[in-house]
Amino acid sequence: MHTNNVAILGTGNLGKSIAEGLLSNGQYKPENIYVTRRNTKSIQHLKDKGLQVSSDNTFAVKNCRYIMLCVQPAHLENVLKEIKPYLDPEKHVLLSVIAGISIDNIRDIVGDFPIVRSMPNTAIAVQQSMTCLAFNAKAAHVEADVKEIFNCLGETLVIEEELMAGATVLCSSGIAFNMRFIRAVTQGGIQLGLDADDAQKIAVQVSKGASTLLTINKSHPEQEIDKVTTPEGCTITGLNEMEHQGLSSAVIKGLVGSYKRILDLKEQREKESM
Ligand SMILES: NC(=O)C1=CN([C@@H]2O[C@H](COP(=O)(O)OP(=O)(O)OC[C@H]3O[C@@H](n4cnc5c(N)ncnc54)[C@H](OP(=O)(O)O)[C@@H]3O)[C@@H](O)[C@H]2O)C=CC1
Ligand SMILES: O=C(O)[C@@H]1CCC=N1
Repeated sequence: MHTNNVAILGTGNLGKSIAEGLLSNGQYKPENIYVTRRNTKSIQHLKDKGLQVSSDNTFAVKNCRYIMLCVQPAHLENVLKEIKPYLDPEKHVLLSVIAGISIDNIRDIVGDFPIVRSMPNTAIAVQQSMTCLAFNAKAAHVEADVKEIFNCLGETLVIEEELMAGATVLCSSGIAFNMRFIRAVTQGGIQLGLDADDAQKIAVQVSKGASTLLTINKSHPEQEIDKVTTPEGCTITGLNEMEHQGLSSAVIKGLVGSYKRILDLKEQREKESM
């Protein structure tokens, strides 16, 4: 076995994004990435690129060190039970991206094992993920190696596991929230007379510019806003109107709603398994 081979068990939306990210940044050769799902037809393009494509999770586990669990929560138990006989805590590291499933939930099925919870987003496909990571004690020795994998795919932040639900909302759902803001700006731009492609091009580049200003200047958003808002000008007029309509409040309420949904789903799953 290549010491660092990666298995992606459940190559759907996120799993595919991770595979594409690992492949295109060159840190992995295609043959060192094992991807699985039951119906492999829709990941045929990954086979064409040289990845090891299979519907056999145990084959992937036998050949890899890092086992990424990328299935929906409802499928996790079956997958873990299937691969358990082939798992060796001296050889393997389990990395779960599954929202609302704790390290303890996984340990309850596989026993004491190096387990990492990782919360990336679909921008991992283009090496621009924000990935939050939490390690159990058994995985402490792989922290540097795991961070290195994800650092090549964007930014990483190690957090306490109890913050993972909040991090899921900000990191992972956050891509969708940002997309909707960009879409809304595009729609507004069309109403102001720009054609759809031009409006989207402007909206995307402005978002990138705003993020880059905060990253490079290490500034607070309000400092950057003050540089744009000419007294009595159009920016403050638009900004205040957005706030009168509840922009910040809507975003915060959306984040809290999303967070509560993670906790509700977790509670529901726990009740069902009792
Ligand atoms: N999408 C996102 O942006 C993010 C998702 N997550 C988490 O990632 C996980 C996956 O999400 P997402 O990619 O959106 O979901 P998808 O449904 O797109 O992907 C899950 C995949 O798992 C496969 N699968 C199901 N059962 C098995 C099995 N027994 N063996 C192997 N593969 C199996 C399914 O394919 P098939 O039916 O062919 O087997 C499916 O393609 C979820 O737990 C979610 O919480 C976390 C952060 C972000
Ligand atoms: O919406 C969801 O439940 C999953 C987890 C985070 C992103 N997608």
